[in-house]
Amino acid sequence: MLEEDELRDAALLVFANKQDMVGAMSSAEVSDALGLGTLKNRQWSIYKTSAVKGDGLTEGLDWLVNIIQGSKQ
Ligand SMILES: Nc1nc2c(ncn2[C@@H]2O[C@H](COP(=O)(O)OP(=O)(O)OP(=O)(O)O)[C@@H](O)[C@H]2O)c(=O)[nH]1
Repeated sequence: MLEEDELRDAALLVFANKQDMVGAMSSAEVSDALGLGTLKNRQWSIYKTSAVKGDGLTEGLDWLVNIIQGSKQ
């Protein structure tokens, strides 16, 4: 999907969700599973989140807002 022309310059924010659950994957495990280390010319980041507790969501969205604002300058 990231190969689509319209997404060529898109930043990628990954929420590694359900971190409140035992056995949740680490950021490194998620990155490996998605092959993020192989991405070239793309800004990406992983945030560990718990949607039910609200943890990490704001931080991740703040990262994305900063990226978008930076790309408009
Ligand atoms: N413990 C926990 N449960 C969550 C979290 N986020 C979502 N869930 C629960 O996971 C279930 C599936 O949520 P959906 O929003 O339907 O997500 P989905 O992508 O369709 O399904 P999943 O792949 O299971 O996440 C629901 O019961 C949610 O309440 C979380 O951060 N922690």
